[in-house]
Amino acid sequence: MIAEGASERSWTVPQGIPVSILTGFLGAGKTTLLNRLIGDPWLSDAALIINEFGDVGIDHLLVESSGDGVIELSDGCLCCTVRGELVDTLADLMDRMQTGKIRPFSRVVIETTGLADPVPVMQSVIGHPALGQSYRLEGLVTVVDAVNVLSTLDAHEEARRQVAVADALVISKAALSASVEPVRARLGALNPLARILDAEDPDVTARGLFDTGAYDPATRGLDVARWLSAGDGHTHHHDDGHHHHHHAHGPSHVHDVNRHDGGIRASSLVFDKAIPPQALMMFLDLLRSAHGPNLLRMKAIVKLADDPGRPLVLHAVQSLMSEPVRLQAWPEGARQETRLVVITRDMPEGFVADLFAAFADEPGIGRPDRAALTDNPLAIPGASARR
Ligand SMILES: Nc1nc2c(ncn2[C@@H]2O[C@H](COP(=O)(O)OP(=O)(O)OP(=O)(O)O)[C@@H](O)[C@H]2O)c(=O)[nH]1
Repeated sequence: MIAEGASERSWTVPQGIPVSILTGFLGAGKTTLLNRLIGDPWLSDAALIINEFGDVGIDHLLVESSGDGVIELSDGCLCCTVRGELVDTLADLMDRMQTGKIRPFSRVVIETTGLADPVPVMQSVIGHPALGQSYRLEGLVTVVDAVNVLSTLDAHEEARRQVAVADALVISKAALSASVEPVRARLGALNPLARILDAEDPDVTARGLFDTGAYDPATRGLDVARWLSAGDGHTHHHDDGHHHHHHAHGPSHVHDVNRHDGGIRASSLVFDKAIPPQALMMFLDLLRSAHGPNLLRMKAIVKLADDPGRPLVLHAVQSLMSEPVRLQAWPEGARQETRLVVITRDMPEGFVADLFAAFADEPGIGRPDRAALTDNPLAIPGASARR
């Protein structure tokens, strides 16, 4: 027997404003792709929601938005506390549009953090009783980095889920990889339904990626349907605690989030004083040479002492360090201070902040000084006998 109303409910055409999700592991190239797409008139009235791991936002400074439509969610990862924040943000956006406080938007694009399990993000849209009326999920795009994706998929469940749920898989950095064929084969095995595209292909457009029609979990294979129907999409469990560390010396604010399996930790810091270029280079060399494989991601905007008005943007993704870019000026609305986010695996808490403070010439109490670090680059701060 069919319960009254059940058939009507499941067969209504989804209404509401489309919400697209752009995901992909740490450093895969999400922001780069978004920057390319954002100039497309088709996205001119889209609202962007950007989530970052760690509470020092950088991405919103680096997305070349045309208007006022970028909202940043930070302080955590989307799979955990920010899920509530995302629901609130979507509800608030709708409310502000309906009351005429913001110009109407025709679509929402959410860029997730690289560590996000996409399932709870999707559930925020399609599983939510009220939001499900206002929004619909449409266009789930996952960026995969041709250089690192195979090892990333081996190591991280979140990355496998990002691939499995996608409508489209966009391969970045193909030119840096010897062959993309093994990558395509692996992606095809994990998600036979998704289109596989090249990030540099000029035919890859915003409309082509996001205008896919409503997402239908029923056509996505058993795993995806099961994940989405589960109340809690988490693959991992951890406490919800935030660990704030305020240091009297050195970085003015430090925040560690350590809520993922495998000892993954985000350290972020904001530092007001301009840094001598030489000190920055030494810091980077040491961070990379001593801890390369455990350095999953670093991004920074740095105030350099030689010309504090022209910040330097740094990116590293695992062993791949991009050519630093010197901006002509600080991004509009940005405070003129160094912001650094580093995501590491199996590194002691406070390590990056201590190292940075040592090189930025702000040795704190009980911190190793610069000489101690350069004398023995492998010494772990705090573990050395030197005081
Ligand atoms: N050569 C090349 N570099 C790329 C490509 N896509 C991204 N990059 C570089 O890879 C680094 C990371 O790119 P982002 O776009 O910031 O990556 P993301 O996925 O937004 O990073 P998170 O938000 O930290 O997870 C940057 O240095 C980019 O310039 C590409 O297709 N080719």
